[in-house]
Amino acid sequence: MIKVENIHKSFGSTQVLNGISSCFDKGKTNLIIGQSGSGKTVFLKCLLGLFQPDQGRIIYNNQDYSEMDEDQQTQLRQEMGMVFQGSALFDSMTVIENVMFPLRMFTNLTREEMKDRAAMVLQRVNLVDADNKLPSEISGGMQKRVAIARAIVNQPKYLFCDEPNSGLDPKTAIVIDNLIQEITKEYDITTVINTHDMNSVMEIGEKILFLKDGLKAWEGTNEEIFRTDNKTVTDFVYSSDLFKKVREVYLKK
Ligand SMILES: Nc1ncnc2c1ncn2[C@@H]1O[C@H](COP(=O)(O)OP(=O)(O)OP(=O)(O)O)[C@@H](O)[C@H]1O
Repeated sequence: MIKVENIHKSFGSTQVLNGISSCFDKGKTNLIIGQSGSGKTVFLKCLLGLFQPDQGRIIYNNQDYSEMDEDQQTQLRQEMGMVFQGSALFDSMTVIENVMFPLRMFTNLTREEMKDRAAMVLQRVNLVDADNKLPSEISGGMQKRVAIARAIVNQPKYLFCDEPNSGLDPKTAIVIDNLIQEITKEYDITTVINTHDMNSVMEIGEKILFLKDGLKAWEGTNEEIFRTDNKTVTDFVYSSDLFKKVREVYLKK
């Protein structure tokens, strides 16, 4: 579980996060949505410990980050997996070497043990016969699977995904969303996903935090987002005619 209490973050005179509080449960896919520039990436970087909030607290399974010593912070970082926008694989490494990378960085496993673990997670993300290929030799959807395998290979307690669907066709995007949700439940991970994708919101939004101008404008589940009358949310989520129609159909049920 990650609990965020009243976090603020500014860059110079620009206030980006303006007092956000929320809670992300483990075993759930928690989504952060909001317009471009609303502070989603800065928020995710605060959760990752890459930015230090100016004010407020972030608590990971009852441990306040600001009260951890350096060793505890290092330990916490090793408990985090990250799926970057665009996958961010190492171009010159094969698929299996990419997945082994966090194990080489953070564990004392032998090469054979690392290979076995990497092969196991590649199987879990349903990527077969690609171990020795380079990222350039596989599709975007397959690259995402490699990125997910790399993020979970060290058995993280927390998984952060920045726009995991960017660049994917809608069908592959849903497959990737479902894979992230299945893994979240299977390994009981606290997963936080930044997304622009309304399909993801509908499909896997067990908890949705909607940011606007650095503030929490709304939070709830994908069921609740259909029913909310909060105009800020409906203007954003139902800005497309397609989603307006989906909502109408849902509300008539
Ligand atoms: N390192 C930084 N230094 C200064 N300003 C920054 C920095 N990082 C982000 N910002 C500013 O913070 C604001 C929020 O940016 P952020 O990247 O969090 O938005 P976002 O909601 O993720 O947008 P998008 O959906 O387009 O990725 C922007 O005005 C941005 O210019």
